[in-house]
Amino acid sequence: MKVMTATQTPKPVTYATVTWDQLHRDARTLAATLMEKHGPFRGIVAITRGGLIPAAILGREMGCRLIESVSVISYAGEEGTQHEPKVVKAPSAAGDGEGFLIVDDLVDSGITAKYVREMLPKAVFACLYAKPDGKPHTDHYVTEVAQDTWVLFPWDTAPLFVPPLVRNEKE
Ligand SMILES: O=P(O)(O)OC[C@H]1O[C@H](OP(=O)(O)OP(=O)(O)O)[C@H](O)[C@@H]1O
Ligand SMILES: Nc1nc2[nH]cnc2c(=O)[nH]1
Ligand SMILES: [Mg+2]
Repeated sequence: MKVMTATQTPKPVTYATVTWDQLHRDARTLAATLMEKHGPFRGIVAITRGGLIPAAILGREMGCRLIESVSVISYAGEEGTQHEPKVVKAPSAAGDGEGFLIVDDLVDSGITAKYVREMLPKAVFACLYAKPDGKPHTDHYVTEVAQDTWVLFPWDTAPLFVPPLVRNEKE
């Protein structure tokens, strides 16, 4: 018999599309807040893969060139199907997190953030978007998103041809 180990979380009912421009603006806003509140960081730990591009933008804005990564797999297959997190690459260069900033694109349930924070207890955690369940697990975020909304990042989408309204009316 096949055993289901995944936790079925309720499927999001709406989508929020984030463009490259918006993501870049939000990352710069986050960088300004982090510079004001924390001063320089020794390094950044990007949670792959979603945290990689935000980490690159933050590193550029904050003049930080030491970028470490941690790879945690907690979602698989369909949207909303979550498994026990599995570390496939540890953030060895970051020690206990002292002087480091952990960066992700978003916190949803907060499971990934909680897991990584336990690995790097002295680090500051920041992300661009936060859903209510994930908010307690991040020190900083830019925009709150409803729990039932699925965020579509620029790397999740592509521009498509949309037929003009008049063509639909004729049919
Ligand atoms: O708060 P949580 O419920 O744990 O969800 C948030 C995590 O989920 C997404 O990553 P995902 O595991 O889909 O992998 P990816 O970054 O490689 O796309 C996102 O980039 C966060 O890392
Ligand atoms: N792209 C994307 N990945 C996620 N992982 C957990 N929540 C989300 C979300 O809203 N959007
Ligand atoms: Mg991720």
